[in-house]
Amino acid sequence: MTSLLRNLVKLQKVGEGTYGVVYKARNTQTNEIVALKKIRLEMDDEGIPSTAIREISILRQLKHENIVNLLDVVCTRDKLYLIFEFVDHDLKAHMDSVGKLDPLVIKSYMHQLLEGLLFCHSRAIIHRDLKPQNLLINSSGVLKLADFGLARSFSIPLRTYTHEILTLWYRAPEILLGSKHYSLPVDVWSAGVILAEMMMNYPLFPGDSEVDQIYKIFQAFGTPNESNWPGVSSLPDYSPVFPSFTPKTLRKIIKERLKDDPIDEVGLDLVEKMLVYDPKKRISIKQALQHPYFDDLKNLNEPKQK
Ligand SMILES: Nc1ncnc2c1ncn2[C@@H]1O[C@H](COP(=O)(O)OP(=O)(O)OP(=O)(O)O)[C@@H](O)[C@H]1O
Ligand SMILES: [Mg+2]
Repeated sequence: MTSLLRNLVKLQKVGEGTYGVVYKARNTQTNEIVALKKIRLEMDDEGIPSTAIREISILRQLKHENIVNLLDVVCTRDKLYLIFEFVDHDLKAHMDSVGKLDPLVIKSYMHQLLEGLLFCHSRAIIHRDLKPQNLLINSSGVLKLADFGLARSFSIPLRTYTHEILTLWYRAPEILLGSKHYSLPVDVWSAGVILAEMMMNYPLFPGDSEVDQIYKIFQAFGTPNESNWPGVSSLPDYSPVFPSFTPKTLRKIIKERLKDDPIDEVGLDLVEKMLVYDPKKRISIKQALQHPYFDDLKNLNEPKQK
């Protein structure tokens, strides 16, 4: 197994994330360019938990155009190496460099994001950590989801291994309130936050701590209660003394950012359906893909910039 690693020459470091470092690398045998993700795990003397290895191996079977292909998993005594297909850009860097995206490009990215999610959700695999850094885009405009299922195998810490604070901006309220039984709707929430960000060219809920994050959401939608979210008051981190915020509404937040630019009403409607407090009432991926927002993509012949 480790022989594959010997064939890889690191070209440059491309980034650092929750679990380790990512390098661009070349396979000297095939000349293939790959992304090498080195994961350093906190572990006991037993080495890397075999459940994690088993779960990661399942991810090798996730083959879809909108999922970053996991080519190989190499395990040494104290490190885990994941070898992925290399994809040129991530959505965060892309938005930082080109500024506001064309509305049709946003639509295409969102559609591809949902297609990738549908594929994984139908196999009961949740992403749990969707964010623009985990959406990779190649030069043909194909969007691919990275790091699917990693959060399940390793659990999401609050800080990276270099102690940088991880972004909480895309995290669903049920996770922020400590729910242990969250499910597929957490990815719908994250995708909705990402859609709003692409529309505004500005993050929707840029919280700088867990409390700030949850209060930013409360400011938009009002403090949740048993009537709009049955069961919320039983979640571990719910507090009966949360300040009572009056909802500001999503429309108002987006409108303020857009200034004089017109608001995409159909797009806003989809975002509103994705950002519903009660996970049970949140739109499903399948329903979201049927939303009229995507109608004009269907009207173009094979529009997905493939
Ligand atoms: N397959 C890939 N091809 C090209 N670049 C990649 C690939 N995977 C990751 N990257 C780049 O490396 C950066 C760091 O990746 P990494 O996944 O470690 O961190 P992250 O995405 O910021 O956070 P997280 O660890 O929570 O996913 C990404 O933001 C992306 O730019
Ligand atoms: Mg990542």
